Amino acid sequence: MSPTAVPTTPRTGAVVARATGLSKVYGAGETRVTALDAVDVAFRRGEFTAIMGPSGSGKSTLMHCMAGLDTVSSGSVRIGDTELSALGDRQLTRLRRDKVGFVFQAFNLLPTLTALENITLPMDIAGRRPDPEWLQEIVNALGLSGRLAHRPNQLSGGQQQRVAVARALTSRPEIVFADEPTGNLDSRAGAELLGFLGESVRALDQTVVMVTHDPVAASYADRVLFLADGRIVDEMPRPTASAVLDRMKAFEAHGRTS
Ligand SMILES: Nc1ncnc2c1ncn2[C@@H]1O[C@H](COP(=O)(O)OP(=O)(O)OP(=O)(O)O)[C@@H](O)[C@H]1O
Repeated sequence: MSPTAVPTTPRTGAVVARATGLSKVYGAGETRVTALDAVDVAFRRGEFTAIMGPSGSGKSTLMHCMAGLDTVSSGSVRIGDTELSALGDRQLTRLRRDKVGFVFQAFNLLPTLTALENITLPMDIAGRRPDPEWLQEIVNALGLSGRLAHRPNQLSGGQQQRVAVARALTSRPEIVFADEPTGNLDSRAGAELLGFLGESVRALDQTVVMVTHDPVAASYADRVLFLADGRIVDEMPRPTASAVLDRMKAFEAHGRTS
């Protein structure tokens, strides 16, 4: 299916991040790889998007370019009104700190700090004070209120990952990028975490973009974008795990996997 023929979900929230004609090429000559090939995509406020696709299809590259962690070869990436390619290193660092939240597979919590200190650390570093009401809302939504004085090694894996989600949300970022956030969790803790991510989108009007290989994880999203060979080849609104699995099998049957 050509990208222009992709069906779109009716959406109403403002666009908070957009890529237009985004290409990313690594290397040159024989080692040249086109990781992203003229991708057009928009992410709206209050929307939870999962990105799926075979290994090497460009999922991480798309996320890194959208988040200002990697430069683009051509095309445009905007977060809010800001064109990322127009920014210098210091401005990019500030934009990532103020406008983008990250949740990685490894929780990246500091072991000597309490849960609360971990949650507020990025804002402390930035010299900003978290909005106490917002912080309380996040902590309640994530079921962490009884755990704030604990250090990471006193928390379960699921609780640690919830602290990582709270940390990503505390500065009220424009957009949260999550890279396989349930990869290190058992299925119950994973389901809980995905429920909280969904809750942050619906109850707190956040915007979440999640890379995953797991059809069950993808089914928590409002829509799934499928990448193959650096292009968005399909989009599924209101996904179910079995529909996502069927779509992945169909791609494999068409020889689209690497
Ligand atoms: N730093 C790099 N240098 C050279 N090639 C790279 C680099 N990063 C990624 N690539 C290549 O770009 C393509 C897309 O990689 P990317 O990591 O975005 O895929 P992915 O869909 O996230 O894969 P996976 O599911 O395995 O994590 C791959 O062919 C990869 O080998």
